[in-house]
Amino acid sequence: MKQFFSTNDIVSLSHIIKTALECKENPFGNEYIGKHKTLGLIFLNPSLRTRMSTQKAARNLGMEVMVLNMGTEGWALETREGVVMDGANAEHIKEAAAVMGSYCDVLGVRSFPKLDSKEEDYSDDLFFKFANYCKKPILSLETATRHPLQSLTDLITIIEQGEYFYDAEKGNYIPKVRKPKVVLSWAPHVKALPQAVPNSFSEWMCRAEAEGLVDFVITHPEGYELDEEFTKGAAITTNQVEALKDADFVYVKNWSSYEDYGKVLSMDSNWMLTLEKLEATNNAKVMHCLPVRRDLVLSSEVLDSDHSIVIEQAGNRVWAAQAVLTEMLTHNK
Ligand SMILES: NCCC[C@H](NC(=O)CCC(=O)O)C(=O)O
Ligand SMILES: NC(=O)OP(=O)(O)O
Repeated sequence: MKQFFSTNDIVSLSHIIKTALECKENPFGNEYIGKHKTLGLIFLNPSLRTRMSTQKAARNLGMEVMVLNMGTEGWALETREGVVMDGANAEHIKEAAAVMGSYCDVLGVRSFPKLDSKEEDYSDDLFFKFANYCKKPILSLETATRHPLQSLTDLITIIEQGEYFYDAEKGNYIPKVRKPKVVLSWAPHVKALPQAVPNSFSEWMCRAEAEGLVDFVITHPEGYELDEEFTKGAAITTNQVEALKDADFVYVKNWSSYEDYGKVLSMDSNWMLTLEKLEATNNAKVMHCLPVRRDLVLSSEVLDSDHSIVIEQAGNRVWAAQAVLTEMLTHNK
């Protein structure tokens, strides 16, 4: 694997999930495959989980890790071609990425959208320029449009906590009784947040649904429709009560409008998930990528209840990263 950016970079969902769950069983089973290899993690924006879990995963494989908080400690980057650099930006991505590529065997990059221009954000220009100029395998640590390490983690968590068996002959996970119902439920927030997490979650769940692993429903207020590219095959409704009925997993997330790009159209607190709303579900497990604002995005009573699996979910970030790094170190053609 030379790039991990979207579900398209994965040949088999079941195969990568199996690799991740094997890493969880036996974290040091491949502790030498990364020996004398260096992972560079470049952050243009804040991070707790991605930063720590990816470092831990790399170290479990014997890799060295270097972290650069480019957004606060690096030179300000110019990404445009052919401009006279007489403004605030001191270094061009051409040199910066090429130099980091010469120090590292694998690179990871995090950059959030600016939420000003849909066209600019959705081109994921920084990630692809970085990939082009560093000339090394590259993984997304979350870009403007997607957060694949998070979504892979989310799918691993659903497979782990749902009831599946692994058919070794076919190389597939199969639901034991029935496919769990997974609901992505929009939640209120005071700030305009990216669509990367819900886009990516939806993209991975739509593929999981196509492969017979889950039934997937998205619910959000009017005006919060995601880019259709990510929601092909999903059932979409503005009726949260209807969506939550018999749900097995509820994935809570705020995002800003895609249509009215980057705008907060609603702060309706009725969309916040409560214990009362969960009564209509099949004793659903509640997920969130974190960080989460208590009693704004998700009620404390839910976060502190047995419904919440957010800590287990965040713990699985290590195994998702370790599975992806294992693929990059072993099949890097
Ligand atoms: N990496 C995980 C999520 C990152 C981001 N959350 C945030 O920016 C939260 C900011 C705040 O609550 O102030 C998002 O939703 O896309
Ligand atoms: N969920 C997630 O990506 O968290 P961080 O932003 O803290 O890395």
